[in-house]
Amino acid sequence: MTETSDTLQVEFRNVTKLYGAVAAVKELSLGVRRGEFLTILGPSGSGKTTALMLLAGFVAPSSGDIIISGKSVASVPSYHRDQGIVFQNYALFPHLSVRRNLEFPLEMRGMEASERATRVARMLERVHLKEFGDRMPSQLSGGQQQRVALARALIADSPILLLDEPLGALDRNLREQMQGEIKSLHCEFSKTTICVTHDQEEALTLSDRIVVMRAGEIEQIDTPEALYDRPTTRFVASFLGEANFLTDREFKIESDARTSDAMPMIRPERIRIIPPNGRLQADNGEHQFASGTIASMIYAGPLRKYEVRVGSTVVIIREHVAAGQQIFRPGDEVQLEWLRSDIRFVAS
Ligand SMILES: Nc1ncnc2c1ncn2[C@@H]1O[C@H](COP(=O)(O)OP(=O)(O)OP(=O)(O)O)[C@@H](O)[C@H]1O
Repeated sequence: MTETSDTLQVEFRNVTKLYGAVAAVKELSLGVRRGEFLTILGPSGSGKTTALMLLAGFVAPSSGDIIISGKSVASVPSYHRDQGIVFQNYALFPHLSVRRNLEFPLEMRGMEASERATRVARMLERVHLKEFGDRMPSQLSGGQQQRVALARALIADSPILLLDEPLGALDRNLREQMQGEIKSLHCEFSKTTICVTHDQEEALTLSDRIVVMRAGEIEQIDTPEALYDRPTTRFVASFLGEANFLTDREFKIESDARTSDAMPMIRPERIRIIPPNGRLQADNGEHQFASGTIASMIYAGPLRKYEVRVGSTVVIIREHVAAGQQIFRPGDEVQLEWLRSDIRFVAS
């Protein structure tokens, strides 16, 4: 699809935000498609929050422009940008009941009481909080508060939803459950959603596309599958999932696809461990091999993680636990085998 102002709901055009000498965001150019779920992912200090705050209108760009629905919003204050916002710490009004929290944005728009009541009742039902309308936020669990925050952002029916670490305050199980909930709300309401997180699993699960940021700039932007399978830089390969970099000292990986500064990389689940007397695939050029010694084995429910020493390199391997599978112990001599086509070359 070609990107035009018709298909793009949000555009950053060469946006820079300086704090003194620090460029929190540098020459950022990015288009977000209508209805898309786009996640900005990156380590602490990479400029994710600044990008979202620029979009929300809470901070102003030092240079460049931000276009929403085809119009520059440079001079539009945050309260006039038609966006629903959900923060990590929920930001519910503590002195208002759940029902009043949801009514608030509708009241601001001048909607009359009976229509407000109908919409709030419908939304409470949708987020499974029908019985909680009269409770105060402090009487709800973290997950319930976050559902109210999502409901409040959705009820105003703004075309754009901004999520700032929306699940950061929740424990692991609840986070997974809420990821499902956000996904289904996104399918149902089709809001253009821009989400900031440093949680790679959340980004992979929720997003149509992910922007990986590094030091205020975009390192790579792509679908979750493409980013994981074809990272273009060492930074992206190690930030999103685990990566083995195969140094020339221990591994001779040649390929036509290799440029001078490229580093061969393989994901841990693409390597197979074979006992010394086990059968390797015939060497028809499709497979590559290395000999090593098991350094450690960690059992983690459905997966087993091995560290295998090959010369001075430690190779990480993840195997799905299966019935009848051979288990290797530290000190075991093993062979490693992988498909040549599973090697990726990334810029170092
Ligand atoms: N108000 C501010 N004043 C000065 N420097 C700031 C301000 N806000 C952000 N910065 C700096 O800008 C850079 C980017 O910060 P930002 O908060 O956008 O990063 P982030 O990727 O969201 O990090 P985190 O995951 O820790 O929230 C950092 O170096 C930060 O110290």
